[in-house]
Formats: sequence, structure tokens, C-alpha cells
Amino acid sequence: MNFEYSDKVNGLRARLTDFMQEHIFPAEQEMHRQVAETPWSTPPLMETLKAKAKAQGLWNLFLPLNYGKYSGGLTNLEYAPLAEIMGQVIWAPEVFNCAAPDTGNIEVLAKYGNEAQKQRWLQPLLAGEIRSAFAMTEPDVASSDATNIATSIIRDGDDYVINGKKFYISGACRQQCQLLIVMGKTDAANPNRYLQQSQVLVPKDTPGVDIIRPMQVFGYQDAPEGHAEVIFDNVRVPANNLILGEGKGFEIAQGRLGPGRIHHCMRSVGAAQRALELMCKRVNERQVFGQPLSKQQSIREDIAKSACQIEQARLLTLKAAQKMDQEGNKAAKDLIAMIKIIAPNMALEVLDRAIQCHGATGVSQDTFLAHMYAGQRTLRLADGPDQVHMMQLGRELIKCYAD
Ligand SMILES: Cc1cc2nc3c(=O)[nH]c(=O)nc-3n(C[C@H](O)[C@H](O)[C@H](O)COP(=O)(O)OP(=O)(O)OC[C@H]3O[C@@H](n4cnc5c(N)ncnc54)[C@H](O)[C@@H]3O)c2cc1C
Repeated sequence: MNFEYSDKVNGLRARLTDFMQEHIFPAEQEMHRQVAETPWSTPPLMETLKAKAKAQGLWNLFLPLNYGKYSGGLTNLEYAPLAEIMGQVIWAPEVFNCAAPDTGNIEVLAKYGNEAQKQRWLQPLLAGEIRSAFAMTEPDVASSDATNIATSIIRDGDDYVINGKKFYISGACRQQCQLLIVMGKTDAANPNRYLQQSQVLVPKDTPGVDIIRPMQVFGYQDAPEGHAEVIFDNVRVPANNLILGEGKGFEIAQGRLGPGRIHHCMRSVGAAQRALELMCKRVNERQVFGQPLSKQQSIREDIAKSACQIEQARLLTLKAAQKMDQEGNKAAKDLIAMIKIIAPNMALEVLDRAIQCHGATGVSQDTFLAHMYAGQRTLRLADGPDQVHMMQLGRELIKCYAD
């Protein structure tokens, strides 16, 4: 075990930190203003910042080495502290082309796409020219059990025809979103429920794709990303838009979710670290009952507990990332489940303490705390609710002690 970051990683951390200080933190209010003006188009400021990040080589850092020519040249372990830095601002990962759901979709296309699919969709996604969405969850079935997904994908001659309703499809509201990866059933009668599903590439402008409304998160629209309700009404796409093959939907979903989950956790650590730093500054500045807030024992305890929890989550994230690098995503699945349970809950506790010691300012638009709290709360649902990870982790642990 080596707890030090390598020189290469420290160099990138320094460059990324400088970029955040120079270009991202000072732009937070202006980004909110531009987003409020035209919620579903990419703000001009975002394009300017993307061009700057790309020119500095701070681009596509998330794709690990086993993706060969598509990789940003880093292992998962090396990427973790960089994602942590990006995670301090909700919209910052997009500046570096490291934002979900594109990252997961890029991994799917790079891993499972055929040459034509890569040419058409992977290249512009890697270049940050378009955005994409992943459409699995449905309002009418319990989607945390993906075998319930009911959207039909039926072969008809040289096409597939898609019918169904999805919601909370992140990114689909955006004008720049051109591609939906849709999960649905090609073989609903298959006795093996894990072979019923497939994934298919659907250009967003295909007739029959109807973006009904943006869903909210605690009243936030979460623009410019947003989370759409989408209806697929006799949507017809060529048969070669199918990814990997019929019945491969679960296999692809599993390949997609491991890295996506740990990326969220890396960013949660960054969000919590920023909250802790704000909390420390705040308690040095405020006076209550004749002395600085920082002298109150309960405040010191809040700060100490937060630092302990952040470091625990950071180390578990790094351990999971290292296992992914050394033994593969499948071997690391228990550690990924652990950190997916731990990291958003940890970030929520730290953010809650930071909100409390900021008083009313903590729930206002004047700090990043309230919006980030809403975002972290959704992570206890998205990419698998806590209970599903606990169910699977508990089952694996119990198995170890079966006779
Ligand atoms: C902000 C946000 C963004 C999202 N982005 C996307 C996206 O881009 N694409 C997409 O397809 N989906 C997306 N989702 C949807 C998300 O993946 C689903 O909400 C999640 O999988 C849960 O499915 P469900 O909402 O149908 O809840 P249900 O399946 O109805 O589950 C409800 C609750 O039941 C409980 N539960 C489930 N299983 C168990 C168990 N075994 N034991 C005990 N309790 C259990 C959990 O608490 C769970 O939250 C997003 C959601 C949010 C909030």
C-alpha cells in the first residue's frame, strides 16, 4: 500500500486545481445566470471553458488505460483524485469532458460498439461536440430491479421498433444531446429474465421520440443537464443500431455501471471536502455570544467528524479504484458497492453540517451547499439505490460463510 500520489498525478492535480481557481470558481454565478436564461442549451461560458480545458490537455481523463487509443492515459486510481477536484462544482466535470452520463455512454461505445457505431457516435462524444443520455428507468415499474424494464424493442424487417415511457433521463432535455442509449425488451418471453433486455442507439431526432417534460430534483431543474421524461412512440431505428446483440442489455449495463458508480463517489469526496473547507472559513469569521464560532466545542466536533468521514471515504474510493485496475471491475464489485453506499451518505452528512453552521446562507443560492446537497441526495437513488447495493453486498458476504 502506498498512500502517496505519484509525481504524474500530483502534476495533474496541480494543473487541475489551478484551472478550478482561475476559471471555474470565479465563473459559478455567471454560469448560473446563463443557465437560467436558456436552461436547455449549452451555456456559451461552458463552450469557452471546454475549449480552454481541451487546449491544456485536461480532457477525457476518465477512460482507463485498458481502453487503448481512447484512454486519457490514466488508471482508475490515478483518475480518482482528479475527479475529486472536479466534483467541487456540479457542472465542472463537463468542462473536462468527464461528466455523466456521457462518460458511461462513451465506455459502452468504446467497449461494445461496432466500428460504424464508434465512427458515428463515439468520436463526436470524445470530442465533446455532442452529448448523450442513457434511458433505462421507467415511471411505471420499479426500475431498481432492471428486469422490470418494460419498454419493447421489436425487430421488424431491417429495423427495430421501440415503444415505452422513461423518466429521469439525465441529459436528454439538452439541445446538444443527440443520442439516447435505450434499454428495453427484445425477448420478453425468454425464461431467463437476464436475457430479455437489449440496448439500442436512438438518435434523439428520430420521429416518435418525445421529450415530455424536465423532471425536477427538490425543485431544482438541474439545468443544463436536467432529467427528462421521454415517450417512445413507434420509434423506428435501423437494426444495426443494436449494441452487441439481442439479450445483451444486462451484460452492457453491468459493464457500464461499475466505473460510473465510482466516478460519482470520487466527486462526492470532492464536494464534501469543499464543504468542510467552507465550514472552516465560516466558523473563523462568525462571532456568536461573544466569541468566534470556531471556539464552540460542537462546531469543532462537526469539523473533526467531517474530516474523519471524508478521509475514510477517500481511502475506500482509492482502494476500490486500485482493485478495478489490478483485477478488473467484476473483482472490485463489492468494494464499489461499499463506496457507493458510503460516499453519498458521507457527503450528505458533511454538507448538512456545513449548511447548519452557515445559518440561512447555507440554504441560499449564495453558496454551493444547497444545490450540492440536492445533487448528493439523488445519488442515494441513481445508479442503484443504497438498499440494492446493500442487498447485493450482504448476499455476497453471507455466501462466504455458507457451509
Ligand atoms: C437525479 C436523478 C438522475 C437519474 N438519471 C437517470 C438516467 O440518466 N437514466 C436512467 O435510466 N435512470 C436515471 N435515474 C433513475 C434511477 O436510476 C432510479 O430512480 C433508480 O434506479 C430507482 O428506481 P425507481 O425510481 O424506479 O425506484 P424503485 O425501483 O421503485 O425503488 C424504490 C425504492 O425501493 C427501495 N428498494 C429497492 N430494492 C430494495 C431492496 N432489495 N430492499 C429494500 N428496499 C429496496 C429503495 O429504497 C428504492 O429507492 C435518475 C434518478 C435521479 C433521481
